Amino acid sequence: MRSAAVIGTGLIGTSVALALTRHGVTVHLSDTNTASARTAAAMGAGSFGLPDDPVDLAVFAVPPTRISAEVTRQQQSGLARAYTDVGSVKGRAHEDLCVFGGDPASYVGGHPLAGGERPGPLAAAADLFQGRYWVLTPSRRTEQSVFNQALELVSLCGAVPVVMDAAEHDRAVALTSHAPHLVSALMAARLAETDDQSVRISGQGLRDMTRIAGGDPGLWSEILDANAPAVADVLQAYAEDLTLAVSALRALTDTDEVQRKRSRLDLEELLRRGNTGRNRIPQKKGRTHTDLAVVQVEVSDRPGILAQLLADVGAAGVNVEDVRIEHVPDPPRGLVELLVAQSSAAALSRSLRSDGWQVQQ
Ligand SMILES: NC(=O)c1ccc[n+]([C@@H]2O[C@H](COP(=O)([O-])OP(=O)(O)OC[C@H]3O[C@@H](n4cnc5c(N)ncnc54)[C@H](O)[C@@H]3O)[C@@H](O)[C@H]2O)c1
Ligand SMILES: O=C(O)C(=O)C[C@]1(C(=O)O)C=C[C@@H](O)C=C1
Repeated sequence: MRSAAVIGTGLIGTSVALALTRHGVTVHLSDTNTASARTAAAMGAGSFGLPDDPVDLAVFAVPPTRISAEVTRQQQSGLARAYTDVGSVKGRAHEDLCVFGGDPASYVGGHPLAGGERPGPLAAAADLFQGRYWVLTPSRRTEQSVFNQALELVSLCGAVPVVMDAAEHDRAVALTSHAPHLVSALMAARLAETDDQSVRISGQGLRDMTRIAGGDPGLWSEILDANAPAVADVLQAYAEDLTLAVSALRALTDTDEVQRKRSRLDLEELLRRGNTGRNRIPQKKGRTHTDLAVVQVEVSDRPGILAQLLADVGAAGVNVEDVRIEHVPDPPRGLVELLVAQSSAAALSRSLRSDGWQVQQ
């Protein structure tokens, strides 16, 4: 791929553009909000404005309900030889393209499974998609050369391509992304009117559960709108489990010992199913939790301490899959959780201890 156009230079569009320019692709940037496209250009993501001659690939990173109309409009003006998008819902984009009179042969749907809760170009990063899955949803009418361009885009962004049917994709993300987002928002919404004292003592668990609730309500209401039936099905299933949990909790105060025991077992069973589901979530490139172990290190609250710790981990020859940091206020210190392969956890603990680190069991 030599040239590309990115339409919509927010978080995702600018991240795509940055990744492409790093690989020497000439990128042209466009956004209805010209300040956004100019910011992306200033960040080194490409040049401001659309080109006169057709580019190899046009990538649409606009809100889901605008994708088909924009693709159709640019297909009609001959912007590119191939067209793709990054929208979070795929069925609607395919259907609407036909309704708007677009060309399905030069279009293939796409969805990178990476992002963040902060919108706009300033939150973008060239490595946002590194090692992440990127779903492509070619239709029967998508031309092979168009599909190949999209595959090259995924590869230049360092992502891992997964080919899926659009409807199958939408059902999957309803379960793994859209319904969880809504539930995270519901949980956070409970805090809106709670007294300050209660909210102040929130722990890391609540922060983990509600990070995505910070997402843009405008974008997320569009995503939910575009995938409403599939998301409603998942919420219905949650509702059944919630009903069970509520009645089990109420019955725990029952005077009947047998009833109380049964409720405890019901709750335990729900929590166990949670463990099982959680263990199925791949951590990185298909790895599951059970392949990884956590090495917990207590660090003091002083500048440069993390860099020092990671340098010692590197010197021990261990690859860190993920890092989580929990701040403990009194006395101020941090608990750093290093996620590493099961097979290297014991050796890493030994090595860090001998370097003088406080490694917890
Ligand atoms: N945020 C995420 O985590 C995430 C992850 C994967 C995919 N996506 C998808 O990526 C797309 C973009 O999301 P984002 O997070 O980058 O949002 P964003 O708000 O950061 O950026 C969207 C940009 O599109 C521009 N825009 C809106 N309508 C336009 C139009 N008609 N023509 C040109 N530009 C237009 C806006 O001005 C904005 O700059 C969405 O379809 C979203 O579903 C988002
Ligand atoms: O990490 C986040 O903040 C995200 O919400 C990213 C996330 C997701 O649910 O995984 C959100 C929506 C996108 O369509 C793809 C990725």
